[in-house]
Amino acid sequence: MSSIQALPVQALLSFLEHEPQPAIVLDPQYTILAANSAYRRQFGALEQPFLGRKCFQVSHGYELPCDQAGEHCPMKKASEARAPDRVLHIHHTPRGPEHVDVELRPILDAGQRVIAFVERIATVRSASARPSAEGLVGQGPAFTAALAALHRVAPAMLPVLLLGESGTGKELFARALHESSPRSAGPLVVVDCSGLPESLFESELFGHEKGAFTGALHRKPGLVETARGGTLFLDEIGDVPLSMQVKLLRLIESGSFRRVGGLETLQADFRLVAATHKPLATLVERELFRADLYYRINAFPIELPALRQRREDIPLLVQSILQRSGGGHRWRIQAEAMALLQAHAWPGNIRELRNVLERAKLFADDGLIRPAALPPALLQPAIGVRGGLSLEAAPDWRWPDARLLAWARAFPGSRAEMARQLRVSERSLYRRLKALQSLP
Ligand SMILES: Nc1ncnc2c1ncn2[C@@H]1O[C@H](COP(=O)(O)OP(=O)(O)OP(=O)(O)O)[C@@H](O)[C@H]1O
Repeated sequence: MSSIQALPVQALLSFLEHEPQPAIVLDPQYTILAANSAYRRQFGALEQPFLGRKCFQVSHGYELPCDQAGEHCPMKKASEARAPDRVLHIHHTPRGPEHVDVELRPILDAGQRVIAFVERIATVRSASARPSAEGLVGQGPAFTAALAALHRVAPAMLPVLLLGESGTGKELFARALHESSPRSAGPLVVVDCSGLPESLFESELFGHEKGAFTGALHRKPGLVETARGGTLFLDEIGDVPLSMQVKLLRLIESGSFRRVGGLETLQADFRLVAATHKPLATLVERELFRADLYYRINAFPIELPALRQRREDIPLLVQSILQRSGGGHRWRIQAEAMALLQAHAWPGNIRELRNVLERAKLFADDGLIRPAALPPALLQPAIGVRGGLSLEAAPDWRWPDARLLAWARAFPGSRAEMARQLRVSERSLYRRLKALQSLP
């Protein structure tokens, strides 16, 4: 019989008890059978006992297993493959939501049937799922997918390419990647490639010897040398001139370089992280970016979502940004103003959001940010194409309430026209809007 009775749960627990990492034992029906003390310390709450409850209820507050609630469930994969599986999840803890790395190992009986699972949970410290005064914040699916990729690649030496529009947090991601890597005790050296003129590129990157050129009064180490033992972050790598790309390629391929005016070959020791908002593959096709360099740096690309692709994170980002620049104040924001922020298309992404909030604070004398404190562009309907940028997709009945309400308020036409655009009856639209208007 393939049953948990066959497994000495107590023996397993005593094995897990001394592990520093939180761990639980689950049966194949998702029931939590045991938890070690690290788990009880980190995730336990007196008023919410978890033994005998389902893991998806305790960790996520779901009534269904994660894969039926639109998330990846490691149990299904681990039992099919009879091998461990790992996922990044948001865990509900007594402190609030937290990003955790969950590893599930199946336990097999003599007949190779899965009779239980051991789940180990590691808190992911590189991002916060709650408002935070520093670092990366986010908890929507698009953000979590990028974070999961970061978490996978951080322990390796593989070069990482961060792709995303301006202001999506590429530099913050590079920092988080460095800090979660084994090189975190070393330096993170940021090179803004777009700000480096061609004439300076080589000497800034590789350094120079005394007398290498007019004005080179001393030997100067370059950024590659400064990054020894750490991470070299080449921001806007798509802006590196073709003549310099070949030098970068040589550095990456050989792992060595020479200072300008020097004869000695020096060994480099850095992990490469590059970023760009440009479509590198297109630049390669147009022969503006070397294909060989592209393949070198593109070993592990991570797409950072634009803010309009992660609107569900806007309230969390807003609260975090207000905390960051609080200056001792506790800023609050009216629900209607928040709805307008969620409806905007944010071509400048999080940087633009930060600037809008900085401006809004100047108009919020009593500490409460109201719609009137937002720039006029946010108060207008964000429909159609403005300045060549597609600012807003077609309205969608499945939008969250706040977004739909903001859209409806800004809609210039009649209610019948609004219903037509949403492809619902006027009656349904009226009912939903009526319910929403009475919201606080
Ligand atoms: N997930 C995030 N959580 C909190 N703050 C963020 C997040 N992503 C970005 N920011 C903030 O948004 C601003 C822009 O981020 P950053 O400079 O990293 O973007 P970028 O993509 O490197 O921009 P650019 O391409 O223009 O250099 C910064 O103030 C940063 O702190």
